[in-house]
Amino acid sequence: MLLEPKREVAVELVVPRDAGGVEVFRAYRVQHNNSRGPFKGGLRFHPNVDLDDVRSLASLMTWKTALMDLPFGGAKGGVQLDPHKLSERELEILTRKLVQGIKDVIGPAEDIPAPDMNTSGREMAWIFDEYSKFKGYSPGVVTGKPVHLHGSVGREAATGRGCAFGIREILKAMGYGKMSDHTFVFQGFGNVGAWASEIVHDMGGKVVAIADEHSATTNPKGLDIPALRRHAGEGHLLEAFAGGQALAKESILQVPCSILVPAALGGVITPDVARSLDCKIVVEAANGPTLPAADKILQDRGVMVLPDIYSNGGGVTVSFFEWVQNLQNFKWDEEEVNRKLERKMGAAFESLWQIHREMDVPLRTAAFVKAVGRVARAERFRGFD
Ligand SMILES: NC(=O)C1=CN([C@@H]2O[C@H](COP(=O)(O)OP(=O)(O)OC[C@H]3O[C@@H](n4cnc5c(N)ncnc54)[C@H](OP(=O)(O)O)[C@@H]3O)[C@@H](O)[C@H]2O)C=CC1
Ligand SMILES: O=C(O)CCC(=O)C(=O)O
Repeated sequence: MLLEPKREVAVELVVPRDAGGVEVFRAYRVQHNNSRGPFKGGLRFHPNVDLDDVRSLASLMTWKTALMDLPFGGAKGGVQLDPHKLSERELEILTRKLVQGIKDVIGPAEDIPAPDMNTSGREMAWIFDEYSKFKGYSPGVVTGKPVHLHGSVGREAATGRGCAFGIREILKAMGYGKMSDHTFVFQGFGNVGAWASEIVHDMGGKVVAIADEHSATTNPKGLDIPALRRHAGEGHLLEAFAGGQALAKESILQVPCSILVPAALGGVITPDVARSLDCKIVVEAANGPTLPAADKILQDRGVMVLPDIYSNGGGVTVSFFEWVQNLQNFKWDEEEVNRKLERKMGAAFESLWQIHREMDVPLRTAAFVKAVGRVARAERFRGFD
């Protein structure tokens, strides 16, 4: 039951191009499980998107919402495209057509999309607007909306902030000292990588290298992350940052550090990478960055892995806070959101660390023991109907 998704929807999106003619894109929404609450999960725009990829990301969402103890199930959506090749107008048409295609299977009590790779508040605002045309005013149909359009303060930074809280937890649990005792390397400088590295930097951590899809920069004395964010925000390549030296982006996962944070694509830690990386802890800010065969190698090498369904669980946690605020037509302030997020990250870590110690299993197994147990219990209570 838990291996297969409950529902899979594939739609064809026909988009008139600015230059004339039309182009056809494939889009998917996979709804894995809703025994604990409405389906929940992001929507990504990326050339690598296919049904199989979206299926596995949807199931990760089921385990993530269960581990974080949120009243949601798991889903994921994706459109196979390179968004950098479409204009804003074309992307808006595509997003609205996607809503037209899936409007009957999403909804505030049914399935609630959110941002993921290459989507942000802009796309979420289009989804809210398009869905509301068909079904009436429905801010709770999507989370990660702009703060001035029913979004929650703190959601944009939430995945990165949650990741930084998670790092603090594992350092404490392992007796590894403070953030300031450690060096960090990030792959990915988008929503998750930029916020996580900035918050780690604010907490005293020394970020020694960062890569994105185009280039990389390094500084053994520590990068000035706010300055690097301003530099990237002005459209410059990371490798051109004056406060660092250019680095081959392909070598980012081999840069020596205490904590390596993959925050971009899945499947980047292959067996070869696992044999060659030089860190004590891998913190999976991305979804599915470690291949199963690589996981085993890391375990044998004594490299601790803080699994994705915990490390990036801060995003969906604040999505839950946004949804709750939307349902109540109420707004919390940022301090309250961040405090509640910190508490959730702490409680989830405690439960997975306890299982890790009592059952003597890796943290990933511990996270799944907790999550699968909660989902299975909900299925049993509901009577498999
Ligand atoms: N956004 C969220 O709230 C959540 C996201 N996640 C996961 O976090 C990861 C990142 O998502 P998010 O930050 O939102 O996505 P973004 O689209 O905001 O950023 C993605 C980043 O990854 C970089 N990137 C892409 N391909 C490569 C590559 N081959 N090598 C190095 N860097 C690369 C991009 O580089 P460039 O800018 O040059 O294109 C960009 O910096 C994904 O796995 C996502 O599923 C998980 C939970 C919640
Ligand atoms: O905020 C959400 O609902 C989900 C974000 C997401 O896609 C993820 O956690 O992988």
